[in-house]
Amino acid sequence: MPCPARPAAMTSDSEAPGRYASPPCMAAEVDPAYFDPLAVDPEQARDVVRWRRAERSRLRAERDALSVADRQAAGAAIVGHLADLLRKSFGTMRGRVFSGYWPIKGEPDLRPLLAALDAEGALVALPLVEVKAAPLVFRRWTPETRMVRGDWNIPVPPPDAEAVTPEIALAPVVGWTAEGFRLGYGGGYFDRTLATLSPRPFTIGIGFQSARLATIYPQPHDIALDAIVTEAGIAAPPHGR
Ligand SMILES: Nc1nc2c(c(=O)[nH]1)N(C=O)[C@@H](CNc1ccc(C(=O)N[C@@H](CCC(=O)O)C(=O)O)cc1)CN2
Ligand SMILES: Nc1ncnc2c1ncn2[C@@H]1O[C@H](COP(=O)(O)OP(=O)(O)OP(=O)(O)O)[C@@H](O)[C@H]1O
Repeated sequence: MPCPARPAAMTSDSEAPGRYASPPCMAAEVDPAYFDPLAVDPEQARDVVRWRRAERSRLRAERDALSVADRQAAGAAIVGHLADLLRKSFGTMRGRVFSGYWPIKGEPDLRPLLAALDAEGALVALPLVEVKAAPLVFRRWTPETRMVRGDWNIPVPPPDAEAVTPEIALAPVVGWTAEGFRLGYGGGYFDRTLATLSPRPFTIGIGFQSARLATIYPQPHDIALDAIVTEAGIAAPPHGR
């Protein structure tokens, strides 16, 4: 975080520059009037949590109500748009570590693309919750992998599958915004993961067009994705990476 400007109260003539007992970054402790522009009003933060909970359940009910045919058609359309985006942004996928997801709870099924990427020579991986409230772990997957039951009953590669770090990662969304913000299931797993990875993978949100929100009321922990792909196409453009 950048060092805030020194409050005016600390720059009197009697104190020569560079002779403070604490460095300027400790100004918040020195001057009780110091205002932290990144601090969140706890009452507002609680309202956002409540609002997100309601939006998640509304969007999930809407998604559950889609017909099997509509869901399959959307999945196939997303596979097409995503394959185009990958081709344009990365050329060949051979040798690249690509994290997908195993569909749960009405998420678009992109498994045919995962198999195609594996056949092309990409190293395909899937995300796992191995430790609660910690970053996700990514483990290698191929069409031959015998899946086991992971956290939340999500099928995952077995514990002896190689752990890898993705260069490109899909993030299934419950809701999304045109700025690339994502509403997930509420565990904060993708934000936590993206916050720890350096370089950050090129992250592509995957969801239904109807799950678009005007805003998610972004909080300091929310990290915007690089692109959002829905059955209608690339909804949020890559941020020039
Ligand atoms: N297909 C798929 N796989 C994925 C994800 C995903 O979104 N989709 N994830 C993306 O992150 C991770 C799993 N995400 C999870 C998110 C929340 C909880 C969870 O325990 N939820 C609580 C209640 C959450 C709530 O308040 O609704 C629970 O069910 O008790 C578990 C896993 C990794 N794998
Ligand atoms: N980088 C982080 N470090 C610590 N906690 C975090 C971080 N990111 C998110 N969280 C926690 O996770 C909680 C849920 O976050 P959020 O509402 O953004 O979840 P989500 O993106 O919908 O969930 P998910 O990614 O699991 O699908 C936040 O209230 C916050 O406490």
